[in-house]
Amino acid sequence: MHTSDAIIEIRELTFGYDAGNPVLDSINLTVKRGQSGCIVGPNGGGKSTLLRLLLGLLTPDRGTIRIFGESPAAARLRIGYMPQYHQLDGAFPITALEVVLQGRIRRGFWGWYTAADRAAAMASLEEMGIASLAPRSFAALSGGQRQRVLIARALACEPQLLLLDEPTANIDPGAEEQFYATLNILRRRMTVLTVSHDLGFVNREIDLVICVNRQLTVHQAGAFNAETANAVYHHEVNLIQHDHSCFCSCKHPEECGEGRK
Ligand SMILES: Nc1ncnc2c1ncn2[C@@H]1O[C@H](COP(=O)(O)OP(=O)(O)OP(=O)(O)O)[C@@H](O)[C@H]1O
Repeated sequence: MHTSDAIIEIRELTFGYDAGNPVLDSINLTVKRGQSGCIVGPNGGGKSTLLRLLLGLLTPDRGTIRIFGESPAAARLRIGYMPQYHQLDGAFPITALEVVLQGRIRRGFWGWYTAADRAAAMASLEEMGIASLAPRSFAALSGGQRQRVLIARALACEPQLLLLDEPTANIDPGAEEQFYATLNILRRRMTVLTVSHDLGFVNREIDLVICVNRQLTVHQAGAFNAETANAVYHHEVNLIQHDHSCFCSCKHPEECGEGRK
């Protein structure tokens, strides 16, 4: 049964691209209103597959997904999505505004964008602090600027759930800092799930750490430590946080063996 404060409810979900070879195996996940999460795990662990299932682009072999109490397909217009950077053709001849307008394409869309579509797209660009880039060619923008345009596109549908796949890949440290600040603002008004290889991300005012490696385990961010990470990745990983404190909380990663694992 749908509980009113659950944004995402996954029950006993199994999915594989090939029969008998599950990428995700009997996973369960509940994300409640007001929570945001970081999805971590090794390459090929199933993180992007989980996002595609949430978007309704893939169908579970077994089990159920409910988003806002509905099927992913029914909830699709309430979900903003930013795909991985390498899935995009950066050279495509299109302006930043036109990229953002793609976020307004609705099911059954046919025809021209309305004035409301253009206003919403400009509002998203403004929110990302890049309204002045609207007429510029997307191909001519820097990695950090493109990333902000793509987040603006995900925001243009005025989502209640935002899914970001590797948003900090391919951007410089300055743009990354800006991104974290933006994320903190967004998560006050919507649920944000972010796939990241960057375990430093975990410390960024995230509520849940969702570890995906065929199985799925959920940890409160404060309880996520080197031991938990090693169990998910099946090897020892480096857990230096972005604020240069250490997961053993000694605050001296340069000297501490714990943080350098
Ligand atoms: N379209 C597809 N057809 C067949 N197999 C696929 C397809 N997409 C992904 N896979 C396989 O499913 C598994 C999970 O892939 P997925 O991309 O979900 O992992 P990931 O955790 O997002 O990895 P990464 O961190 O490298 O992006 C991998 O073994 C991958 O090769």
